[in-house]
Amino acid sequence: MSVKKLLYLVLDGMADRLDDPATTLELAVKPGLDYIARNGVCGLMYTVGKGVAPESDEAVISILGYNPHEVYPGRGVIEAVGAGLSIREGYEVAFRANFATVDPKTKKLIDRRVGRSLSTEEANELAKAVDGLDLGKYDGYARVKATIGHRAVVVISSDKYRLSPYVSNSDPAYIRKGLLNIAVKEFEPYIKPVEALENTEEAKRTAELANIFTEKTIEILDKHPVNIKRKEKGLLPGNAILLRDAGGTLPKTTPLPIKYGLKFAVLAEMPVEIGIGRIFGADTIALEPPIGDPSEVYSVRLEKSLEALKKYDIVYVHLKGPDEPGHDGNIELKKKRIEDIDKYFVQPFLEKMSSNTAILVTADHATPPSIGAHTDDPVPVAVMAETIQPDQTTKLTEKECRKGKLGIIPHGWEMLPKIIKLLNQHT
Ligand SMILES: O=C(O)[C@@H](CO)OP(=O)(O)O
Repeated sequence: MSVKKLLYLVLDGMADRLDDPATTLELAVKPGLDYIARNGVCGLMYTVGKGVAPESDEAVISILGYNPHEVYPGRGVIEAVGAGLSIREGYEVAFRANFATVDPKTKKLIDRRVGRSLSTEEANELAKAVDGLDLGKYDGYARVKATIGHRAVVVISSDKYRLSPYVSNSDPAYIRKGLLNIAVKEFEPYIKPVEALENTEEAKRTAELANIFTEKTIEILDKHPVNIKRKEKGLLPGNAILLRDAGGTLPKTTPLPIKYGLKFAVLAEMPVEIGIGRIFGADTIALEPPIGDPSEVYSVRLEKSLEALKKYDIVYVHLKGPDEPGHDGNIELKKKRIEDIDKYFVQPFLEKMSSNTAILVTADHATPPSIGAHTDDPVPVAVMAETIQPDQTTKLTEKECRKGKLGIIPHGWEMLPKIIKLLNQHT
């Protein structure tokens, strides 16, 4: 039987450090994922490259087969597209944003995510208060759209003056390295001034407008009724907006269906992966945020994936689950998120998958609870199909997959073409 379909499953932040004494994957009870590793071929993959602790967006672009150093448009643009916003190239710069908690006087960062306690409704209220904000210079103004939880998109705009995305982040947890943004483990807990990264009027203007935005929004949000109520209830106020990963233009790339000559669907929960699916030309199905009973959350994802496999050749499914507890240093919750995905998505998928279907499972990056941020550790990769002879790997863990037949894949963008070739070889 030849392989006609591929389910490409990515668990966000699933991996830990290769040298962690006991990784979450080793502790998790995951018979489904281990079955794939045992009956498939495995390896380890640096999703962008050795030494790069990638953000999800550049990592996902890479494991879809594109070199992010060449096509990366900046997470701001990606999240804007994911949130349904259009960007006027040259006159607008989009940032990924976080509602955060600061000391309004010292700008000291108390919590980069308002303690993950902001409801989407509250975030929408706060966004509305600063959407359309007049920045008082260069005919500048801001567009603000809340997305999920603490996340938002901010677009700095001008109707008369040209702007540039070559500016730094005010969010100290990520720094720009060339086109990419790198997660940092330790940082000074203060909002950073946005600076021009090129010596042009456009970049300097954009940096100045971003800093005006930061100042004005702290003033407005700190006294917003939503935050007054939150403070009365002893909750952290979402009284600041952190900016990162500026972008201004959409990349010109070969769309996924053309690149692989296959019908390609992306199923994703977060604006960033939804944006990537749209920008890179896949049919994109936005999933509701993974909130509620895991058995319901993942059975919906399973049904939609099986439905999509009837129509598309490759169905890429991105599940956020393990990443957040990784950021929060909560290994127990990260283990449970992996076990829930295994129990309510992977195992039933394995029971239902038809014999002409392969399954590829990996992660976009490591988010080890021992570090609480993305790291540059390689992530496990496993692919199983009726036509592939298993290697000696016995389970899906970092150390086990290191011994697998796929070896160490140095850059994520090499992986998918390699897997498709492997599947075609055996058809
Ligand atoms: O959006 C998120 O889930 C994370 C990582 O992508 O970002 P942050 O660390 O700002 O929460």
